[in-house]
Amino acid sequence: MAPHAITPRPSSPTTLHTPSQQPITVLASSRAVVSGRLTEATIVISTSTGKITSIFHSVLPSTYFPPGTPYKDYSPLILLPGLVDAHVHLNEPGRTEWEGFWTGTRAAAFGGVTTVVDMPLNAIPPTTTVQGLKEKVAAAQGQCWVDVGFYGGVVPGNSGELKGLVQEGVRGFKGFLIDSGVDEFPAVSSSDIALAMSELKDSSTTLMFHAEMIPPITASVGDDVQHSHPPLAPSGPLNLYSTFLDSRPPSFETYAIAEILSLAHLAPNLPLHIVHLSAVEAIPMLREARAKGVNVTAETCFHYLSLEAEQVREGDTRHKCCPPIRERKNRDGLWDELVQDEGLGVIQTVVSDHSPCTPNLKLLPSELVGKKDAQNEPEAEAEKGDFFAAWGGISSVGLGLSILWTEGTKRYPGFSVEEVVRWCCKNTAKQVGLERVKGDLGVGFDGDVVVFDDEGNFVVEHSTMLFRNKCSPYENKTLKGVVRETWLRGQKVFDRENGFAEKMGPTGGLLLEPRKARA
Ligand SMILES: NC(=O)NC(NC(N)=O)C(=O)[O-]
Ligand SMILES: [Zn+2]
Ligand SMILES: [Zn+2]
Repeated sequence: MAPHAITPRPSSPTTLHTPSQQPITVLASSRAVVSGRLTEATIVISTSTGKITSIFHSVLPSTYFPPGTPYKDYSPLILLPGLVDAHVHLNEPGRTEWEGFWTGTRAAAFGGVTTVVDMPLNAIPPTTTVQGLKEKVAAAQGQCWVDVGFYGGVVPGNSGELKGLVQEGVRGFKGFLIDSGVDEFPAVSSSDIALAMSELKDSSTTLMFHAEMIPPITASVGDDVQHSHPPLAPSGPLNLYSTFLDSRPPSFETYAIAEILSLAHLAPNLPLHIVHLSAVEAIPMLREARAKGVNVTAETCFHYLSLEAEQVREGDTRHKCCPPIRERKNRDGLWDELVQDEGLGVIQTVVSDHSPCTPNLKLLPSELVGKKDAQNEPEAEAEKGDFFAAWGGISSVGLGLSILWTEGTKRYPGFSVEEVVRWCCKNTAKQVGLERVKGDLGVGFDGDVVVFDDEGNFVVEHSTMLFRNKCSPYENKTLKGVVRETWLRGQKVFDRENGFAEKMGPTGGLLLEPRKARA
């Protein structure tokens, strides 16, 4: 059977023999996810441009290509597009001891993530001004093992910076409707949101929200409603996860989302996005809004799909994040929404929300601290295991592919890696305006390829957590699915056997080309 070439347009046939002056590298397998479908494939990447130049729907022999062409048939391992993790906190400059570009992007490459998009807070300065973005970019230069994009922040008083940030190439914006945890990134009010929407209404960008908000009924003082405790305050022992969970109920999320949706008419063409959706209670209102034509999507995170409140041990603050990990039933509901056909669901993307800190800020009790971390034990004995005092954020960049594969295959017989590609590659790329270059194996796309062993297993331990601080709720868990190799724009940057391409050094690019006009 003649090999069938996939070309961008049927009218432009792919030349089967790439001219020898164009250096190429060839990756083939009996299983590859191409244009969202599992198929046999031979992928040809130009090593000068880093782009995929042709794809054949069969495994061609090496003899098909000019002598000396680098070629490998990986069958039966699966070739996937590199993951695009659209929610990562790389806290450099300013809090590099929490996470930096070098360590964060190596952890990403280890797990098949070839693009990360950096959140606008936790570095100092935050990315709320063009100057702040410039400092981020300067700090990132020469340090990135995968490609890195940047979000801008929406905070009170910075509406005059937003268009400038769009021009400088931010992939989108995030604002908080509740305290962010860091002083330099205050929450916005409804009028700040309205201002941001009117500034950005015609820009090619995405406006995203940390959608938790204290409903006014519980915030008001002196009304008829009796409240046993003020919002966010603990109503029980501080080291019980249930106390923390009770302090951030689903109504915080539904209230915030209702507020955002009530303002959506101010920017009808601007894509809106809810980051790290946890509460299933918010799904119906988002569904209804979408049915009415509101351009809103949501993401959820690996942790909401794999961890559950009932299992969090006393004092195990590694599980603290905001919004919180909820009960098993909630987790099941998120999966139900996610697996809807053809991306019809409200939740279209899954991201890490990798938001680390130094282990001392997690206030982990000594019995939960690994021996190797003993030197990082917190000084404040009394605060150990306090879910309210501990930093909120979960470390998992680079573990997501294996987490979803482990969970998905446990839940659904016949669970396909195509689904993971939809949520973590194609749709995340679209969310940040990279759908023409990232998130798919196709002609003209960047040659970002993951060699995935879907049968392998590994234990999450110090040697497999490459982020800076080895403190994660996944520690000691066994995950199914191992990334054997990660390729970035036609070059192998990571290999599970031999490690990183240290001689070549970091080749990640900074994705600062402004987003193209919306279709
Ligand atoms: N300051 C933070 O990093 N916050 C993050 N923390 C979480 N998710 O617990 C977030 O994205 O909101
Ligand atoms: Zn957030
Ligand atoms: Zn975050």
